[in-house]
Amino acid sequence: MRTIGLMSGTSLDGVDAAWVETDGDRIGRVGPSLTLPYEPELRRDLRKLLDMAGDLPADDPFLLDCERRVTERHAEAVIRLGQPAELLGFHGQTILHRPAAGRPGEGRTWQIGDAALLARATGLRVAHDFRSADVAAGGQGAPLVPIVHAVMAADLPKPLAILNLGGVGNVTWIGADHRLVAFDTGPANGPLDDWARRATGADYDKDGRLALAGQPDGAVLGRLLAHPYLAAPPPKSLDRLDFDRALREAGAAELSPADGAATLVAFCACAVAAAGRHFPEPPRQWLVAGGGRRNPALMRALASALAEPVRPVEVAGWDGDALEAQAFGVLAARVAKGLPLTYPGTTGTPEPLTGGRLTA
Ligand SMILES: Nc1ncnc2c1ncn2[C@@H]1O[C@H](COP(=O)(O)OP(=O)(O)OP(=O)(O)O)[C@@H](O)[C@H]1O
Ligand SMILES: CC(=O)N[C@H]1[C@@H]2OC[C@@H](O2)[C@@H](O)[C@@H]1O[C@H](C)C(=O)O
Repeated sequence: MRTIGLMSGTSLDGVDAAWVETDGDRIGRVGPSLTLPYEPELRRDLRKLLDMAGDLPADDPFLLDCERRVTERHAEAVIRLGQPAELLGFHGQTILHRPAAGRPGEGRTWQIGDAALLARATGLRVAHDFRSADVAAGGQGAPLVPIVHAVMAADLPKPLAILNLGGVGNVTWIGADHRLVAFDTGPANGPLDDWARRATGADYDKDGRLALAGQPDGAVLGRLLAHPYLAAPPPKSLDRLDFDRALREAGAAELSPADGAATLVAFCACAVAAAGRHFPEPPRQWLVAGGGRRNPALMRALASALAEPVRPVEVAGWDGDALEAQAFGVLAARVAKGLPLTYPGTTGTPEPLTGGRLTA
């Protein structure tokens, strides 16, 4: 199946689109990919929406307007990519994520995006709504990419850890017997981007310059590292804003711009190290995907926090910017074929679980 995967992550930077040929179990060819940045107004409105989402009715006009604009950007990304395909994998923009572990029917996860509109605008069938069946069954609803990591890493030496540093961090550990253990590690670029925006007005701390000019504050870092999320065993997943209160209470706001950025970088790296303590065995190496691998301050902090080698996924021949979008192409094929998306080791569902929906 020729698919185009579409991912707009928690950092709200835009839409990644990637072409993949796949049967859902294997990847044939990977093709071109692109990132279409959200325009600053949409990014601002989505950031506002994250703060409002908990109290918003589904027919709120501001919400619907954001949803339409998000969908239009996705259609534009598909059209710009200009590759022949049969199926789109449309993740949508997460605005709220509150799973209720082990309590079927109680959790909530919300990705905005109008699949029918995207199907009309592109003339293609769309797989969408990847997370709700898992949350409805009492799973975490995230992360979903681990099964695709496993497909991609079939020939790599194990145990292996694949770390994605987006707005939130998530990791997939793959054992020698192909066992999967996957979960969200903690905040990654999300709080760093918010910090950089307040301190410098920029969308993010480009090349980690601000963080590299500062020193982590031991007291603030110590308070953050005491957060119960880090010690809690997997399965577990996060909302983009889950640590905002902890960051305020830890006194991060009182730090200088550079020390604050350095402290957030150190926290992200130490949260990854804490994640490693939940693995059944240490990995032989960590392969890093997502925008965070472009931040030298973060990569340096990871190298000092982790005992094993840390390398960008490019060493395995993968594209760390396109990986998540490619994964949603593969997941779309899995939806179309009725293959499971989530597993006991990834989202904590009791059984491997299918999910997602298809437009007509
Ligand atoms: N050169 C760079 N220097 C520092 N940080 C960078 C650089 N390039 C990208 N980033 C960071 O990467 C982020 C984008 O990462 P990515 O696209 O992986 O996130 P996402 O897909 O939105 O998130 P998620 O994986 O949580 O869904 C930016 O917001 C920024 O913080
Ligand atoms: C609810 C939600 O959108 N979660 C995202 C987010 O961004 C990173 C991390 O938190 C991960 O759990 C997930 O995304 C990836 C694509 C996943 O599901 O594998």
